Amino acid sequence: WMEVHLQPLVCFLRRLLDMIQSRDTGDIFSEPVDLSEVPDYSDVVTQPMDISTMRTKLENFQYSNLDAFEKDFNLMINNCMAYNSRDTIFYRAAVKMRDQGGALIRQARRDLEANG
Ligand SMILES: CCOC(=O)c1ccc2c(c1)NC(=O)[C@@H](C)N2
Repeated sequence: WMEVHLQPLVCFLRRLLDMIQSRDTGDIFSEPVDLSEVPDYSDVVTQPMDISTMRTKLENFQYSNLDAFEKDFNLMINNCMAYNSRDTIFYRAAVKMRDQGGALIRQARRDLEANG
């Protein structure tokens, strides 16, 4: 039952995540932060999130609506802005992704409203 009813949402979110990923030109959000490369990351970030994890969650029907998807997107952005200081490439990439990805999510919500 869930697969049938959530499959359209899965397709919709898959396309949205593809568009969000295309904005990650530095490819810094695509995979989990490597904790062996960034040993103190877990001191600051208690719930890591990245695009590949969001993709796995959506394929496993773990997002029942756009709000749940947006919650993980915001977690990913906020983690980056918490760990990296303002004058870093990472922080500035998070600001850009917050703005550009946020606009894509806002348009997606309008599309869902229109299509029901
Ligand atoms: C090979 C080492 O990679 C990194 O240090 C690194 C690689 C990717 C990262 C990151 C760090 N920090 C971040 O906040 C998230 C957004 N992305």
